[in-house]
Amino acid sequence: MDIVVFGAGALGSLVGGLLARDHHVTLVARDPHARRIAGQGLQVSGELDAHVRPRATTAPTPADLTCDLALVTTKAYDAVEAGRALASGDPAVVCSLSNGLTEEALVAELGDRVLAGSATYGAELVGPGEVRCTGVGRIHVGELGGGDSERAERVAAAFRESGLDCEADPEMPRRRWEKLAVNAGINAVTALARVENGALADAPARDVAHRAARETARVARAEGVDLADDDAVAAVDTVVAETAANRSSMLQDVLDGSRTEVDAISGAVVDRGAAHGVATPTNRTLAALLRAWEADGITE
Ligand SMILES: NC(=O)C1=CN([C@@H]2O[C@H](COP(=O)(O)OP(=O)(O)OC[C@H]3O[C@@H](n4cnc5c(N)ncnc54)[C@H](O)[C@@H]3O)[C@@H](O)[C@H]2O)C=CC1
Ligand SMILES: CC(C)(CO)C(=O)C(=O)O
Repeated sequence: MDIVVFGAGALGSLVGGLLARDHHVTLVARDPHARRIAGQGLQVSGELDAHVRPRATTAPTPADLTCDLALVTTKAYDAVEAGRALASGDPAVVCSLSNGLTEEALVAELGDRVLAGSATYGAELVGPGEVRCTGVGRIHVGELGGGDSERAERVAAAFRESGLDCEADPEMPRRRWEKLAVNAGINAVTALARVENGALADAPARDVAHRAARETARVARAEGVDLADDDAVAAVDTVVAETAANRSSMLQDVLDGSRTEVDAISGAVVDRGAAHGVATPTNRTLAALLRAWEADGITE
């Protein structure tokens, strides 16, 4: 497959690097990462090991963005820009692996070419040209509105060909909300407490994460998605166990002094809850604390 990874930071470099073993991959990244990959290739280290030579560019042309599959792996707040850039080319299928409910921003630019996706792999950029896999998770792809999908099956098969754990999921609406519950619990709490995901196996941090996940499930049900409180809590516990040594992407942001995805995660639960009259006090508190940190914690 001809695959573009738009926004190759930690997750995009890991997934794109692994796909580059079997597919023709172009990473759209920023310098100095892109320059190093173009010159010396990309090293995947940690739980997985590979040295690959995908194409890397900071300024893709429309021809570069004309491909069988475009994966969006930017931060949620860059999804609109990613959608606009991709629409200047002609990707046959576009799939977001970003956290938060980012697909809507892509649909505005790319219409029904957009598939929903979610990833629980853990990834950290070590430095230019090197990404560390900190947790082997799973990727799901599927239609935004749910249902069986030949194109999602094709994408999943291409991922599996490169050794990635990936399945097409006919129940993507539920999975997207389950992932939002996982992120509302794990990302916000680990970022504020400055702990690895595994620390949420114990009370009291675990209880805060569970409350945030339960609230997310309530909002999901108000949106017509069948996600039980217990399933959202179980999903948090499973990801905590599977990615115990991982520093969540939001914790990495806070440690780097970078903007977080608070608006797309805890903030999105609060906003959608408010629209349906569902109370979300835990997510509201987590969002307020994250925004308080952002007000003077962002240094880059
Ligand atoms: N890192 C992880 O372990 C996981 C991350 N995620 C989610 O995946 C998404 C990406 O996360 P990370 O990879 O950690 O973030 P990251 O910040 O390392 O990567 C995003 C990259 O996109 C690049 N980018 C944005 N706009 C661009 C543009 N116009 N041109 C070129 N490059 C552009 C940025 O420079 C950055 O390097 C987030 O939504 C995150 O929540 C999901 C699962 C695990
Ligand atoms: C799955 C999890 C929680 C892995 O850390 C993640 O999505 C993230 O860090 O953003």
